[in-house]
This record gives sequence, C-alpha cells and structure tokens, in this order.
Amino acid sequence: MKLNSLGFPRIGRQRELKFALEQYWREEINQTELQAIAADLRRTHWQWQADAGVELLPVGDFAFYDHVLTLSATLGVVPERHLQGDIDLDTLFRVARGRAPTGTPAPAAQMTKFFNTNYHYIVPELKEDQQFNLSWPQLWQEAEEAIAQGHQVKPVLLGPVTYLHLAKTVGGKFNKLALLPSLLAAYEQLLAKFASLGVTWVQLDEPILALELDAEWQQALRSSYQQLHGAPVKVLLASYYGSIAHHHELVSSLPVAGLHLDIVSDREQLALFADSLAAEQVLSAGVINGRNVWAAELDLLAETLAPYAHQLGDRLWLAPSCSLLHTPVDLSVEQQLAPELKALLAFAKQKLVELQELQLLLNEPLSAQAKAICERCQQLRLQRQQSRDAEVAARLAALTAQDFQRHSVFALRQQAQQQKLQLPLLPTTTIGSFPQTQAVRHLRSRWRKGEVSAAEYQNQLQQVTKDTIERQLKLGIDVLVHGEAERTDMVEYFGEQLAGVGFTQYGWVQSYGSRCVKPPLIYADVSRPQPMTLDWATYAQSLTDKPVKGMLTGPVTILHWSFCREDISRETVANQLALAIRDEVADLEQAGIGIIQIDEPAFREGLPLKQSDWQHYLDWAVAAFRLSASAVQDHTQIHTHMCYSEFNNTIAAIAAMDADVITIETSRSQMQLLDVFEAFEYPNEIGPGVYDIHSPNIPTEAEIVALMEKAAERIGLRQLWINPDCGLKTRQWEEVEPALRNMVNAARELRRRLG
Ligand SMILES: CN1c2c(nc(N)[nH]c2=O)NC[C@@H]1CNc1ccc(C(=O)N[C@@H](CCC(=O)N[C@@H](CCC(=O)N[C@@H](CCC(=O)O)C(=O)O)C(=O)O)C(=O)O)cc1
Ligand SMILES: N[C@@H](CCS)C(=O)O
Ligand SMILES: [Zn+2]
Repeated sequence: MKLNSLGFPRIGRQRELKFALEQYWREEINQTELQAIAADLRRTHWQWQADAGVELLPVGDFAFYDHVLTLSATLGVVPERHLQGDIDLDTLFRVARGRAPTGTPAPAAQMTKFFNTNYHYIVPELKEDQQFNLSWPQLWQEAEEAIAQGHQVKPVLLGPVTYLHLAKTVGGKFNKLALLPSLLAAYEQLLAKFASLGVTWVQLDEPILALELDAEWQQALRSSYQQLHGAPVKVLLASYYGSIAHHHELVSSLPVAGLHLDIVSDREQLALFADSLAAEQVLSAGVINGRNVWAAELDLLAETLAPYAHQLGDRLWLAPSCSLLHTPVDLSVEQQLAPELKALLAFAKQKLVELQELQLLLNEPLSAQAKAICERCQQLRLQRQQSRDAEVAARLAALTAQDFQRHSVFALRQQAQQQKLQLPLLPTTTIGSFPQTQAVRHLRSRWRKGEVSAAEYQNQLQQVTKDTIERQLKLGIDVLVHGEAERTDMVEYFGEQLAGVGFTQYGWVQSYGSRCVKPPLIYADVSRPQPMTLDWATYAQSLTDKPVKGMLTGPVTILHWSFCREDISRETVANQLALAIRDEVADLEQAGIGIIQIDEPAFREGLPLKQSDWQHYLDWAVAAFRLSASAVQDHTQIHTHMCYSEFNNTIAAIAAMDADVITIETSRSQMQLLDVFEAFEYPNEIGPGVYDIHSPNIPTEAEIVALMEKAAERIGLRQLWINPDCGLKTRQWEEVEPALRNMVNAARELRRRLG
C-alpha cells in the first residue's frame, strides 16, 4: 500500500519563500540567491515526505508565485505584454504582479479564487490562435533535481481540461475547447519529457470533476484521457474539493492507470469506484483532510478502509484528500497553543505521519503501536465531545423569525437614516483599512515579542488612528473609518477575540504569491466574551463630528476563512458567529456609532461547487448575515462589502441580505457588474468601487467621474455612494491620498453636474 502525496505547502515553515520573494522584488537579493532558498525548501519538503514513507515524491507543487502560472509558462501561455524576449523568472513575476526587477511593467494578469478555496491563481489568457509549446523548463528541472537527490518522483500538474476551464479567452469570443487538440499535443510532449527522465507516474489533476459539467466538457475529458492513454507514463487522474460520484460512469470509463478521489468529501465514492476499477487500476483514497487542520480519526478510517485494502491489496494508495497547500506547514513549531487544542490538530507535516499511522493500522492492526494509535484517537473523540457551550445552544434554540429581520422595510429605514445622518448626494466613504505600514507591523511584532508594553502598543495605534482620521477629514470624505491599524487581518483579528476560536503563531497558508493568511481555528461553540472593536470605533468617533463607520467582519466570511470544526453543521457555526457579531453591532449602536459595516467578501466564495447545492447555502448564509445585522434601530445604517464577486446568479440572495448599503468591487469591470443590480431593480443603496486598489495606479478625477456616470445610467442617483473597490491596507499613503483626493473632487463635480 503506497502513501501518495498530492503536494506540500511551498511557502516554508517560517515563510522563507515569502520573505525571499519580497527581498528579490525589492532587489535586495539576486535571482541566484532566490533560487537557492527555493531549492532548499524543496529539498526539505521532499525529505519530510520521504521520511514519512512517501515513495513517489510530488514535483510541480513548488511555484515561485502560483502553480497555474508555472504551468502556463511551461506551455508557453504568456500574454504578449509580459513577453519581453525568452521566458524567464521575471516574465512570470511580470504576469503575476505587473512588474519585476527586470523588464518593462505591464498590467498584471487577472488573479482569481481557485475553486472554493482562499487560494488565488493567475488566470491564463488564451487567444484564438493560441500555440502551446514547451517553453519553461521548471517542471522537468525540478524532477531532475529530486531524482538527483535520490528520490523517485511523480510530477503533479493540472490536467488539460481543468487548465482550459480555468483560462479566459482574450481578443474576441471563441470556444476555448477548440484549443484542446493543440493543448493535448503539448501535454503529450511534456509527458514524454518526464518519461525520458525515468518517471513512471504522472498525476494530472482535474478538480473540475467536482463540478456539474455539461456534455461538451464531459466529452473533453473523455477524448483527452483517451488520447493521453498513448503516453509513455502511467497517468493518475486526480480529483478533489468534492465528490465526483455524479461522474462515475464517465470517470470509470477513462483509460487511466489510477484514480485519486477526495474521500473526505464523500465516503460513498469508495465502494462506487472500487467496484468499477479495471484490473490493473490503482485507487488513491484521499482520506486525510487536506482542507482542514483536525487530527484524523485514524481508527475509524482504518475500519472503513480495511475491506478495500483486502479487495485491492497494493492497488489501494493512501493519500490526503488534496494537495496540502491549504494547510499550515508544521504544528510542532507552535509554542503558545493550549495543549488540549494542540492535541486536536494536524498540519501538513503531521498529516504525513497520519498517513503512515493509517498504513500501520491496516497492515499490523494487532500491533502494540496500532493499539496505542487507537487509544489516542478514542481519547481525542472524548475531548471533542466536551466542546459544547449550553448558553450558546440555548440562545440559538430561542431564536425566532424576528431576530432575522430589521424593524421596518428599507424605504422607511432610508428616511430615518437620511434624517439622522444628513449625508450629501453621492456620499463618499472608504472600505475600512488604510495602509498597514511597515511601522505598524513592526510595532505589533515588537509588542508580541514583549519588547513594547500593551499600553505603549495601544497608545501608538491610537496615534495612527488619529492620523488616519485627520487625513480623511482633510480629504473631505463624508463617512470616515478608523483604519483597522490594530488588525493583522480582518478574520484573524476577530478569531483572536472570540471564545471557542483558537489562533496560531505560525499557521500561515498561502493566499496569493508571497501573501499569506493565518486562519483561525473554530474548535468549540463560539461566543463573544467582550466587545472586540468598540474602543477603536468610539475613540475614532471622539475625534470628529462626521460619522465614523464601525467595522466588522461578517459571520459567513469568518466561517469561510477559518478552519472550522466538523462535528456540527457550518450553518450552526455561522449562526453562532452571527450572534457574536450581533452583540458587537448592538454595543456599537449603543455607543453612538450610527453606521456599521459588516464585511462579507467571502460570501460568494462559499458557494458549493455543485450548483444544485447553491440554494441551501444561500438560504443559511443570508440568514446568518441578517441575524448579525438585525438588532439595530431603523436609523442605524448597516453596510456590507463584497469584493471578488460577481452577482449574476446570486442577486436575489444579495437583496435578501437587506443591507442598507452594499459596497462592491466594480472598477475593473467598468461598472458592468451593476447590470445585474439594474436588471433586478435592486432597491437598497450601492457603492460601486471607482478605484482599483490592487493597482498602484492613481485614478484621475475624470476617470472616476466617467465611471460614476456609467453607474448613474444603471442605478438611481439617490441610491449611489462613491468609494474604492476594497480596503487600502496593501497600498501606500503616497498612492492613497491623491487617489482619494480625486475621488472626493469627482463626487463634488458629479453633484454639480447631476444633483
Ligand atoms: C481580502 N483577502 C483576505 C483573504 N483572507 C483573509 N483571511 N483575509 C483577507 O484580508 N482572502 C482574500 C484576500 C486575500 N488578500 C490578502 C491581502 C494581503 C494579505 C497580507 O498582506 N498578508 C500578510 C500578513 C498579514 C499579517 O498578519 N500581518 C502581520 C505581520 C506579520 C508579519 O509578517 N510580521 C513580520 C514582522 C514585521 C516587522 O517586524 O516589521 C514577521 O513576523 O516577520 C501584522 O499585521 O502584524 C502577509 O505578509 O502575507 C493577505 C491576503
Ligand atoms: N474592511 C476590510 C474589507 C476587506 S475585504 C478592509 O477594508 O480591508
Ligand atoms: Zn474587500
């Protein structure tokens, strides 16, 4: 029984890759030094996997920015604007970031969420006459590197059909599936190249199998794997992030040497696929959760797997459900986790050990070691069962329909709010965060190390907040924010303060490129022991007569961007979080904060992969948001904010959230995202973003006026706000101030023209 690894996090246990990349981009180290750090990380990660008993080490899971981008470069899919001579590492950085130490800057390629994860990939741009040529050697060079270290390797890359599915077409409309034959020819060359290195297995990932696919895409899968059958390597076809039981007939007819299934998402797949495997086919059972951090119940897993181990012998491989990219690297470096919580966890490195232990339970079930593992698992089960909070349960049980509903309908609330707030036509505001400067991060780091006292930390953050308020007042913005300087991250900050939620010191997970997040751990019933944002909001409000918006992260986003317990439904956890946020909303209102924003940028990302499951999700997600927002008086204005979203299939749910104001990311789509709000006759107020905060470019007054005129063609003037696309924490003050000055001037000009 082989242990199969689908990929290991590349960022490094201490985020070595992040720091090296950023140093390289700042030209503090050269490419040779960057390459050396990367090679060290790969060597370490391969060794850890080999030590755990993985025989075929994954290659292709390392990436300098994103593995989809590496594959694009491998295939020669690089936008012309970034292609300045032959492809080199800086070409990849220009595609991803718009700039690199060498070459001419050009607008970065689009970046978007990878399936239902919080990982972002760089969207390949395909032209109608796209050629695919092997153009960038990283993948086979890494295979050679691992082989030279004495390992056997299994290259891992996205399969051709998923690659096409994730790509976008540029330069006119055409069916991207027309490119499949030439793409397959490039894959054949790549597989032959691997074979020439002595590689026997190649893993091709087709996570689109977890989606509901139309006939055309199903046929694309059929014809692709029939064609690749001729390749001189064995193909392991991998799917993950969801069940593929609905494609059972299609998948079991494909002539591949093995299948990897995400068994965590649907255990029934084991029986279904095991029974239809061809005589030589391998089944890689993804039984260790690659999307979560909880220690596996190995004793129960072994019980489930035992009949299949018997049936398939060494054709059964044991694996994580997906690449370990989405988990933190190593639990052993955590020094401050409560031991009871630490015992419940397994990060990437520990998950490899779990595979090994599972193998032992199956091979030597009667051994003393096996007995000890089973006892540990039983102990953990007992501990998990004690994680209920009777008070939270009672509060949830007592909820009635009224708790999910504002007192009055929007039209009445709008009047009450206008009377109270007296805002001008087209009010201006920002989304919450202002630049998180090096100085603020350094201060926090020193406070965490005990080098700065809590009082001093507080005091200096107050200075930053005061400065942020003064800058906004000078700019003439109508609705101010305190700037979020005290927050590492919009989710982690709340995670640190909620009961039932744990947080790590080093549990970083790559979000995009060099950027990482540290997801909180929701391990027990959630409640709010004390106010979380009240002091910052009231302090900021004390500095001005203009309204300061209270700033909260919504329950759905906290849930999606955390590692969540699995013993109760996500809906229940969302409602627990909603009650905690509801209490904070009530405290803010009570303290005189008249506008409160509840951010939900992950609302859309939470949609299940299968569209047939969407409505159920939307129902409970909307309810959780409403529960968090509905305790206030009519005159208190509730905002929500969503970036990374399009609203085509969800507009009814967005309207049902019933926020008084929604701010959204629209600048890059030139306000086209508003079409759906217009068609739906969306009744509440909307702030369509006019400033692309992902770009260092400063929007001009004329550009903002033009964007808002487009918005006004679609949405009633009295419904509109003017604001950036998203928070400004990743930008510099030198960019933010002129951009916001132009935004405020544009608002004044528009009021003159349209008011
Ligand atoms: C909106 N987005 C978010 C997502 N998910 C979240 N959970 N949160 C989000 O905001 N998903 C979608 C997008 C993803 N976008 C981003 C954008 C930016 C980042 C990012 O910048 N991450 C930072 C880490 C943020 C953080 O916690 N900072 C700490 C500093 C930690 C640190 O590195 N400290 C240094 C010491 C510094 C010094 O001494 O000078 C160290 O430890 O060495 C803080 O604010 O204190 C990143 O750097 O990756 C992520 C997702
Ligand atoms: N209030 C947050 C929202 C980001 S999506 C911010 O401004 O950073
Ligand atoms: Zn945002």
